[in-house]
Amino acid sequence: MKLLHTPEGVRDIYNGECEKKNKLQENLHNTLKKYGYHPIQTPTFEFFDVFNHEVGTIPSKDLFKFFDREGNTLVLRPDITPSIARAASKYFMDEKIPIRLSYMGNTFINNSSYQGRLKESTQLGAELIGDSSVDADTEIIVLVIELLLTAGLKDFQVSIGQVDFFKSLIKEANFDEETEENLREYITNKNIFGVEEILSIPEFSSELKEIFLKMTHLFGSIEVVSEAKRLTTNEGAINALQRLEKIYEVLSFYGFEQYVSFDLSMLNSYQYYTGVIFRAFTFGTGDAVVKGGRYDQLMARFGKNSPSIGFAVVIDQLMNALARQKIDIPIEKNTTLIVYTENMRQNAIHLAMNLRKKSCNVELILMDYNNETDIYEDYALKNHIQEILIINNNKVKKINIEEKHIQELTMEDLLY
Ligand SMILES: N[C@@H](Cc1c[nH]c[nH+]1)C(=O)O
Repeated sequence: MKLLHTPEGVRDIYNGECEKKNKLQENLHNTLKKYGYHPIQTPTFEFFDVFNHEVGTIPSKDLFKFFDREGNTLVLRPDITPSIARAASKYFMDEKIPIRLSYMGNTFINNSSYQGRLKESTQLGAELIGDSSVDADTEIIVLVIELLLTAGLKDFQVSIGQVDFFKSLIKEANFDEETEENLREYITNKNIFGVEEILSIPEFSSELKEIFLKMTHLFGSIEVVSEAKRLTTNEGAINALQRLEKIYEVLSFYGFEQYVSFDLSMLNSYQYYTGVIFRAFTFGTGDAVVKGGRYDQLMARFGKNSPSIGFAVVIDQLMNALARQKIDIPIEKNTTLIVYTENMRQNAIHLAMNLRKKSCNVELILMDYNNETDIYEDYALKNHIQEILIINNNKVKKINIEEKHIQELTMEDLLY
């Protein structure tokens, strides 16, 4: 019995769901192509160092680790961005023009099973490497919106935060690492009492106190960015906020500003982020369907000093959301199922090859006399097959599945 089961956190995807997933990925990939992103594939596993603590992706205990024959520690990638950073540093070291890369692949995180989370998930993403401009930030956010629209979503929000805003304030406050971590956690959980407790030191400036306390409320329209600007004189924080205003302005040139909101309390993400970060949310799934941000120092770890930004669409979350919102992923139904008797083999093969040449998909099955026609019809319905041709002694029965229409033909009608 165990033979049929998969381990906790991984699953089989088959039939219509698999066809839809493939189709969705193809559609999204085509949208990335429209923006000039070039595909890249990196290996599913890498040396441990690509994902070590300094890189700032997930903690080491959540990695799937194993050894090669030489005793090196290898890791199933939990995140594709560090792999792209490694590959881009290796292959595009002297490139002067920004590099646009797109990818699709599975990531593996050994999270605790009780959360019911998947340990293997599919991501489709893009990285814009070697461009520190507002234009790059905006293009990446625009791409996220384009992809969600391509998927068929109508109700979604891209929530934008700014790592530099919090970091600049923390620097001014001069907290030790532990206090910073606690404050980060309290703000993320909107635990105002925790924040108050940390700020209860008398020598703390009232301006800093006020902004940290208000941070849990600083999310919503572009107004929250102006509000935050009024609350601080910290130069780094103001620069970070001005960057968000600029992005908002450029977004309006695309006509996409209605899809975004701002969240200055968005703090719990990968450590490699340095500037704007974002997540996209929609109904039907609690987790983000897209995550991403700017990482200006990550590439330097691999030897290429290139400010960069990117995102990943979590395909499985997006599929969940689409299913819950009853948004279909249309798949082409141009497959014909040919069921033939043994004495009609040559004709059936001939017909199948002719149809395939004309770009039809043909599934060829030798008839089993134990099966009634409706067994083939049920199978066709389940597998998005458009029509069945039952070839029996020169007589052909053509069944259109959707219209439930039956036509009697001869072999000559079909072959010539
Ligand atoms: N790799 C990040 C998303 C991302 C891509 N580029 C930048 N960030 C993640 O898995 O969350």
